[in-house]
Amino acid sequence: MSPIHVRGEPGDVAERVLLPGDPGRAEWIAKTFLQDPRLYTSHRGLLGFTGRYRGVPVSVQATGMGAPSASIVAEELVGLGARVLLRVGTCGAVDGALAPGDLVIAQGAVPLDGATRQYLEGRPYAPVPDPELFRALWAKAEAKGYPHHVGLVATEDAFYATTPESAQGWARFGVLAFEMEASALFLLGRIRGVRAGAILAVSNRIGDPALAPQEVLGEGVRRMVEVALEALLEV
Ligand SMILES: O=P(O)(O)O[C@H]1O[C@H](CO)[C@@H](O)[C@H]1O
Ligand SMILES: O=c1cc[nH]c(=O)[nH]1
Repeated sequence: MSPIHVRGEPGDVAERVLLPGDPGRAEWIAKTFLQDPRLYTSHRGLLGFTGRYRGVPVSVQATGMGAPSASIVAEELVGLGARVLLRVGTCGAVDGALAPGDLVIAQGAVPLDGATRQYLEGRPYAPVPDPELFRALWAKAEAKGYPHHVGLVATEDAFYATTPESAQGWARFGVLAFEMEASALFLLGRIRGVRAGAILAVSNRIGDPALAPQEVLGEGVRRMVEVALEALLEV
């Protein structure tokens, strides 16, 4: 029986799954990088495809925006047999060293979101990625020579509530960038016994909704997906 939201059947989803927030990015990844991509769900616009990368089965599943949606998708993917959940997202830079299109490999995600808080029932916690997946992402980004940064991100709920001033407060504690799904994915990886990780491309600066120029962001996203797919094959 298919889950409520990700309308796939057992066997539709590969063990290794890339998780973009944006369904358009899911479709682009599937059609650009995977051999024989097949759509297994489009319910609620959360597109999911399965194909092969270098002969290995890989799925790409949109999570939608925010940890509530991403946590539903992740839970259902695990029920469908996923064992590696790798977010391929965009982020807003806080740290001045991050340039548009640069890659950010999350070493941990400060859980400012409500979904993670609900799972934790209020406990303080440090959501971190699977160490092997994290190491593979870092090594592949380094090997390809793509500009990348390794460190903390913050997972927020309210995109427009975060100001440059409030974000700078987090920068003092090592937060490089803000995004909206990683903390819940890292926590679910831990409690459901699957590997989770996140690699991001810088799309904007916090407080400035102007996106990076399309050619810059597009190249960053292409690099992110290349690194992510190569890292997926290592775990
Ligand atoms: O580009 P995606 O993967 O959606 O990631 C970021 O973009 C959305 C906000 O614009 C949020 O989902 C945030 O985490
Ligand atoms: O949460 C996010 C994601 C991308 N860009 C932002 O400014 N914030």
